[in-house]
Amino acid sequence: MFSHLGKFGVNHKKTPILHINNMCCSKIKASLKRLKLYVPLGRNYSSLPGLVGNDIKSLHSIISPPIAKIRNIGIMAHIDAGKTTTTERILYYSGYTRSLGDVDDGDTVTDFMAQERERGITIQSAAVTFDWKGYRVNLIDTPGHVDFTLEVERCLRVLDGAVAVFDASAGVEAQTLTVWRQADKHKIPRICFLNKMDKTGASFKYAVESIREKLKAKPLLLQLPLGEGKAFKGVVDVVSKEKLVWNRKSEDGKDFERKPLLEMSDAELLKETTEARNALIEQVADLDDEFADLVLGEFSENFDLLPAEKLQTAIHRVTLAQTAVPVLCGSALKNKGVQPLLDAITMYLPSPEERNYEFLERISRLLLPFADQHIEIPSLTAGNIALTVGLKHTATGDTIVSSKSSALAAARRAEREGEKKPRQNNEAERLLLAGVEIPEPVFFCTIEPPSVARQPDLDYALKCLQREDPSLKVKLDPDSGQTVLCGMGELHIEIIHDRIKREYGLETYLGPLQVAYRETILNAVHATDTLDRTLGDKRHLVTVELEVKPIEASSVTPVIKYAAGVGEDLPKVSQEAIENGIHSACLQGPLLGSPVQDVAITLHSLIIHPGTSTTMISACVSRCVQKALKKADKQVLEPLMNLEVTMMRDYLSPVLADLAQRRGTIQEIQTRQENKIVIGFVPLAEIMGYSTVLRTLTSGSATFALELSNYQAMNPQDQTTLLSRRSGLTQVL
Ligand SMILES: Nc1nc2c(ncn2[C@@H]2O[C@H](COP(=O)(O)OP(=O)(O)OP(=O)(O)O)[C@@H](O)[C@H]2O)c(=O)[nH]1
Repeated sequence: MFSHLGKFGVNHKKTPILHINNMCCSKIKASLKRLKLYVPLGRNYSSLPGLVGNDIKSLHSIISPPIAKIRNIGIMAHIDAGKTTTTERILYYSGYTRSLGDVDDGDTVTDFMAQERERGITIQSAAVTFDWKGYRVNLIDTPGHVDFTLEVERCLRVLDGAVAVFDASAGVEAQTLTVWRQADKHKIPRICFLNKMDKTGASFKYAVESIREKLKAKPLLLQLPLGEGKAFKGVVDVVSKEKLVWNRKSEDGKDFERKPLLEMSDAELLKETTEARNALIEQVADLDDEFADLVLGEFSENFDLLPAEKLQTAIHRVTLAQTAVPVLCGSALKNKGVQPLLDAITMYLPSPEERNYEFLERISRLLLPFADQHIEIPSLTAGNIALTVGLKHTATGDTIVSSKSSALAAARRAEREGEKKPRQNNEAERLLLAGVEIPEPVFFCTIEPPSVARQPDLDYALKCLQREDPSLKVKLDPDSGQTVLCGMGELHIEIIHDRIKREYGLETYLGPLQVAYRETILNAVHATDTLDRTLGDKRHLVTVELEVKPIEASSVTPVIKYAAGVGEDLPKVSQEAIENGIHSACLQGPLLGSPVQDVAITLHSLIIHPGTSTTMISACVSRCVQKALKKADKQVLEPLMNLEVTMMRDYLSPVLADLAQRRGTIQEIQTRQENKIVIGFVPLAEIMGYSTVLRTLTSGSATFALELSNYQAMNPQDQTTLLSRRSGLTQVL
């Protein structure tokens, strides 16, 4: 369908590094579906805004603003903290939309996939562009559910700043920690928005403390709430000493008053705000030398005389340096506090030129994203975010560059900066820049098409979905020939299943969901093997002797060593063949056919007859490693999950009793107002279908978050039970 659209040349000199966001077919299809009403096929996309009615502002005015006025930001948080609601309000106040969307009604702009609207959660990141007070903001709303962590990671790479949204009644929650760590890894400056201040149990103080304690971040309190819970009516701007009160009668929150705090009418509040402002000034001065000089010089006698702009500039520098995080509060649902958040985004988060992106790239077609609608643009200046389509061989996490030489230069630079893992020898791999980290899938299940004839359609659908979402893995079971899906969680696999049906029109059947175990060995073993085969008139002869032993350090791939004298004169191709053989043997352990980890393999001797092919070398080494693994004492490792369950205190006992039956270990039980929070570990195998059980146990009042902690050894009794249960299935993966 896109071939009908007009093509534009791209001035690649103006185009900065552009990370591919493979636009999913669903989004393109969804756009086209909505466009069909207005656009005859073949019409140019750049005429889109005029055609989609009054809901979307004219786009052309915002295509090329000065770079200092651009903000590329993401919104991140724990599931249900209110990212999508906050985004909706942002879009409304900026004039991007003319009505308020509601996640609970399923009509938000950014959650546009059918599955998102039905479930009220964000699965895929959506990008939108809007103006705020002369700034152009490119905003990405990212998912909060742990199953879609990769989606968050791939967005963070292209962002210059982020807003972390918190539920003010819960403070820092499990997934907040994960996304915060990811943002630390990508060095993203952040501001915090304590949302849901209107909710019963909301506590500004508690939420700020949890940022300090759990995230180990230094909160800069730029606002104080005016009331909490039902009494929440606005915020105090600590920097300018003004109060912002929303008009109760205003249905959409557009109408609010900003008034200076006065001694006469707000004595107590003014005192509290002055103290907070002085503390803020001292805090910023501690972190920023330039500001410290200013404060200690001109304003040491009276901080009240320090102009708000000077403090704001210093807060901007501190935010950019990531030595502290500005904190704001509000209630997106009740339409309070979102406009000041927008001001803070433009004021404190950096423009692209304040961040160091130096790479150049070239592509042939660019689209500006507006959630599920796109406008084709001829060029793009540095620092913008756009989409590109029609790239057949790229996948999420790739980087597009303008030429091989610039890729090599970039790779060298990345290497110097230590951002790249040890580089491989092959040229293609040398061209890669630091990619996104793809988490290992913990669940798998078989998937079957409705008939054998539809298998190619299923393969095609899975190939497309995988390019978009590399955390989805697809394998072929060597024994049954069935296709196996490996994903991050039950929900992840369920959504993939659903998307195959809706977007590719294929009704597929999933086998039972199974846990992705790993295996290791408990003692060192020796093995030798010889492969002697004549193919045509060529003799292939290899003899190998090696030792496999367990290692303490956790290592997913086997550590390969050569005994003295072995491997010294080995040609590179033979060495690669040996290592390939070892790796392939370790993919299928002897107990369950699961990957083998935490092992070291030492090659003691190797005799290769001249003319032996590398395939035969690999085959012999692989067989010898498998022989050794079979001889060793073996151990199953199972995925252990971090679990956090939040419930009303009355339900604590049944939840604990249930967790005990699931081999759970409780680390801590916290009290938060009327709620109890149970923190602990539980094996993944025991937690399947937990949401349904928890709902029944707590009358639907509890929530929980799960995250992979590590792989741990199963105790002998559980291991025996598992092996006997799976005895018919030991060769599945
Ligand atoms: N009381 C209250 N509820 C809110 C507020 N903001 C959002 N909610 C509600 O919280 C729930 C989750 O809101 P979302 O905006 O979907 O949260 P999210 O963080 O985007 O969730 P995911 O996309 O699933 O990660 C919805 O029921 C909202 O109506 C708020 O300020 N106050």
